[in-house]
Amino acid sequence: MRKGVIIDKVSFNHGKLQVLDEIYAQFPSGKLSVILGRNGSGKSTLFKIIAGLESGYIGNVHIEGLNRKEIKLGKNQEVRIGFMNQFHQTTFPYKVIDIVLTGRSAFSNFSPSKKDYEIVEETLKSFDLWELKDQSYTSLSGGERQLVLLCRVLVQKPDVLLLDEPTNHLDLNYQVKVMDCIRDLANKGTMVICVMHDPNLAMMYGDSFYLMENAKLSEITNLDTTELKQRLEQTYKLALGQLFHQGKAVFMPLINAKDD
Ligand SMILES: Nc1ncnc2c1ncn2[C@@H]1O[C@H](COP(=O)(O)OP(=O)(O)OP(=O)(O)O)[C@@H](O)[C@H]1O
Repeated sequence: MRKGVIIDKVSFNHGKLQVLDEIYAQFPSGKLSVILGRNGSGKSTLFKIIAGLESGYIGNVHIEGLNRKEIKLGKNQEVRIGFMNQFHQTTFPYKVIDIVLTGRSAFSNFSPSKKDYEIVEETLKSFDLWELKDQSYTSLSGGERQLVLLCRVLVQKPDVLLLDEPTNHLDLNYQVKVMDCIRDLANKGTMVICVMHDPNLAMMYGDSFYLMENAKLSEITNLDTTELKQRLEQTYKLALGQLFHQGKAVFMPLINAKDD
C-alpha cells in the first residue's frame, strides 16, 4: 500500500533563526496537497528537506515508508522523487531539448534512447513548446523557462512530485494548463505537493491545504468558509471579500477597505 509522505516532528534552524518547529504532516498518495504561507515562512525549506537537498534537520521524514535519509539519489531509487525548485539559474546555453532530456538521465545509461526522446517530445508538445526545442535555454522568457523545467521534472515520471510555485511567471492560460496537468497526475496516483501563493487557484485544484506560519504547519482543509476567510486575513494581514465561483468560495483583497 502506498504510504505517501510523513513529516514527523521536523525542526530546522538557519543559524539562530528557527524556520521549522516540530512540524507534523501527512501527505497522502494520489492527492494534490498545497502549502500556502507568507514569503520567508519556511515553505521552500520544508520542500528541500523532503527532496533530500537539506539534511541538517531534527525529526523524521518518511517517503512511501522509507526514511528520507536512507533514500539514495540517482538510478535505482526505490521511490522516484521529482523536485522543481523555485529558482533556476542555468547560465549555460543548453538547448531546450537537452535540458528536458536530462530529466530522463536516471533511465538511460550514457545516451538517451528512442523512448526517452519520445517522452520528451510528447511532454514538450503538451505545453506547446516543441518549436522551442532547439532554442537556447538562456534565451527563453521567464515563463518559458519555468515550463521547460516543469517538463524536465514531468519526464522523470516521478512517484512523488514536489513543485515549488509551479505557476510562477506563467500567464493565465498556462497557469490553468499546468494546474490541469498536475491535477491529472494526482488523479492517476502521483503524490503531488505544491507550494503556491494564490489561495484561490490552490483551492480550485487541491485536495488538502496547509498554512506555514510562525515555523508551524497547520492543516486548513476542513475549515468552513468563515473560518478560512478569517485565517487567511490573519495570515496575509489583509481584509478579504468573498465570492462564490463554480461552487467554491474565492477570496479577494478589499482594496482601500475602510471601517465604516
Ligand atoms: N541559506 C540560508 N541561510 C540563512 N537563512 C536562510 C537561508 N535560506 C533561507 N533562509 C531564511 O529562512 C526563512 C525561510 O525561508 P524559505 O525560503 O523556506 O521561505 P519561503 O516560505 O519558501 O519563502 P518564499 O515564499 O519567499 O519563497 C527566511 O527567513 C529566509 O530568509
